[in-house]
Amino acid sequence: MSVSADRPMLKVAVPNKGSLSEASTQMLREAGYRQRGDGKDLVLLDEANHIEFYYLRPRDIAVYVGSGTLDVGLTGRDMLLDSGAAAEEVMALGFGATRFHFAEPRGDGNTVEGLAGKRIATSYTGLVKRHLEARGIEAELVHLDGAVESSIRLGVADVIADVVETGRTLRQAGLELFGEPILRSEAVLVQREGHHPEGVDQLMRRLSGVLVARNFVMMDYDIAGDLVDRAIGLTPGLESPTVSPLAREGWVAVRAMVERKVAHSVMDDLWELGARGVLVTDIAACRL
Ligand SMILES: Nc1ncnc2c1ncn2[C@@H]1O[C@H](COP(=O)(O)OP(=O)(O)OP(=O)(O)O)[C@@H](O)[C@H]1O
Ligand SMILES: O=P(O)(O)OC[C@H]1O[C@H](OP(=O)(O)OP(=O)(O)O)[C@H](O)[C@@H]1O
Ligand SMILES: [Mg+2]
Repeated sequence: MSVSADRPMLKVAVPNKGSLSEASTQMLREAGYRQRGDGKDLVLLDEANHIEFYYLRPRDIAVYVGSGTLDVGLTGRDMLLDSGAAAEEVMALGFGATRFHFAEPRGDGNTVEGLAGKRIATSYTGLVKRHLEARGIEAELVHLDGAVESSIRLGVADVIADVVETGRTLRQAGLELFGEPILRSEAVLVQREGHHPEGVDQLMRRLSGVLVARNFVMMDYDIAGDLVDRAIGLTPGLESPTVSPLAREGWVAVRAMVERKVAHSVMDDLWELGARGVLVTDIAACRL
């Protein structure tokens, strides 16, 4: 029996719809957990891993976790901060990246200071309110559920504050950003403030393993012994590369983890240096 069976079942909130939903279940699957097969299921028990998944609206997840009903949850950093719930971010999950921005009709030339007295439409009233308060700006907030980009044309607001990913929706609505981003968001794991329930560390290790497997590759190559120090300079690995002797006199084999996005340029540099048999393989899973 698994050692985890000694602790209470971990209760985890997962987005049931929207932009973060599919990527969240995908990441949990890659971390070795069971996930619902039917998009209508509300709860899924993964008995083997001693964990229970609750599929909830992403906006509500920080509220459940903050109240202590559920142990941890996956949600957006912007939603966590907007909720004002007593929950805190414990880990960034590397997907669902967006910026949260003010926007206005193209050419209006607003500044954040110039927002005083303006009507600002948003679905993230808590976030915007705190941002304005911190700058001593008094404006009127108009809370809308979605499709905020239409609110200016329809006459209920002068400015909007909304999530921007590609910027396509803004452009289509004839709007442009102004000021610095209010927030840079991505999917995060949240826990109740100051409460780190048993079992969360294991979940975090598994999720970190997925991030590493996604962002790194394993690189193997052979190189003459007198060049190995320079080669290792190109592939320092996460801790230290493995260097093993080869049957070929004076040569060694090196194995190191390399960031996926630079793998090809590192292979070019290794080749130039004299390395041969340079191989790259995916990492399926890991614990570091
Ligand atoms: N292209 C995107 N559009 C909107 N939100 C995105 C996008 N990519 C990532 N996100 C993130 O997803 C979360 C918003 O999720 P979702 O779209 O489900 O919320 P919502 O718009 O309030 O819900 P719904 O549209 O279902 O009413 C935020 O954390 C946001 O930063
Ligand atoms: O910068 P983009 O790539 O265009 O993405 C951002 C847009 O997507 C989201 O809307 P969503 O589809 O969730 O609709 P909603 O406004 O009704 O929530 C968000 O509210 C923006 O409108
Ligand atoms: Mg939406």
